[in-house]
Amino acid sequence: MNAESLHGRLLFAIPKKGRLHDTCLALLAGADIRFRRHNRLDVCLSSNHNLALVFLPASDIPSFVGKGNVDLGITGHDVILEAEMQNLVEEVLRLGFGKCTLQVQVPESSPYKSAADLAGKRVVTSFEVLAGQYFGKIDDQLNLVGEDRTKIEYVGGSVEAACSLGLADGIVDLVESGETMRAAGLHAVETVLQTEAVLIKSSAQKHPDLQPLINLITGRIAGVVAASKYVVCQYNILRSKLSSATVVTPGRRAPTISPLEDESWVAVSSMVEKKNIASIMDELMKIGAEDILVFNLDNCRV
Ligand SMILES: Nc1ncnc2c1ncn2[C@@H]1O[C@H](COP(=O)(O)OP(=O)(O)OP(=O)(O)O)[C@@H](O)[C@H]1O
Ligand SMILES: O=P(O)(O)OC[C@H]1O[C@H](OP(=O)(O)OP(=O)(O)O)[C@H](O)[C@@H]1O
Repeated sequence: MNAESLHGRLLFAIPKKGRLHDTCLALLAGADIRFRRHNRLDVCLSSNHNLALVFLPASDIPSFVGKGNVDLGITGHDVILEAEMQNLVEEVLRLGFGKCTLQVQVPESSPYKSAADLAGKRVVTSFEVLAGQYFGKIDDQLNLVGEDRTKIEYVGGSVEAACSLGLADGIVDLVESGETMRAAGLHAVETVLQTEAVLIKSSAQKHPDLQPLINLITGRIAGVVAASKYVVCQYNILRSKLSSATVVTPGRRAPTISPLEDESWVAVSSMVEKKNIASIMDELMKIGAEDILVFNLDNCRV
């Protein structure tokens, strides 16, 4: 592939490995963005859209998008702040995956109970900008200067090992399930920020002619994200109990209500958030709903 073949195409950056990679590939498939990646090549042309995918480390994507080298990208909100690119990129869409929390952690046995207790000590992290800003504020509040300020040290990975290796008094690292933290004998004392994967575009759009394609891709990805968030819940209920049931399943706009052959009953169909479905079914059962069915969505536009 040469530079010529990229000319005029929208460039879309995708994390080439790591925690976000697989879900990004599933999103591309759901949005029907087709491509073939030859021999792990990092740039490949889409066969059905005027775009090329660029596979990059998640941490490099904010600056590529912010500087306008690529037009669209998917990365973590945390990574954008760490790259200090929040003014140069626009977060177009939250994607609902890659959710985790950046936390200040100390050994379980440590006497330190808060981030302020760690002020002036050694903190190891892969997020030196965010950790630096967080502890910088604490140091300022405590009027710590020079050598007395918190020492932030960067490591590229396995941050959780730093305390047991004697490199750090505390760390700042991402937590999702908490398994890594617990396995390393650590616990969280404070949260620096919450993050999830986001679709981003450059704030200073270099190629305004590509905006219609950006809108199309954004709409399709939003549809796939919504489809993963919602299910359709369908049930039968006595007409006399309909008003109580539709309080439980109000739908996004309104529930669909269809008559049944038996005129005292109706069928209700409604979109509900997947995370709430178990308790919604419990409520519906209590009200007297019968034949409750739940359907996953493959895709949608809502
Ligand atoms: N445990 C996790 N759960 C959910 N999202 C995560 C988790 N760890 C990281 N992320 C998200 O994914 C982004 C990339 O993290 P990841 O550790 O995959 O980085 P990487 O350096 O590209 O990959 P690798 O660790 O394989 O070198 C993070 O900045 C964060 O937004
Ligand atoms: O709370 P948990 O579910 O255990 O997830 C948190 C871990 O996931 C990430 O690391 P990853 O496994 O991606 O490896 P890394 O240390 O190489 O970044 C993060 O840096 C934590 O170490």
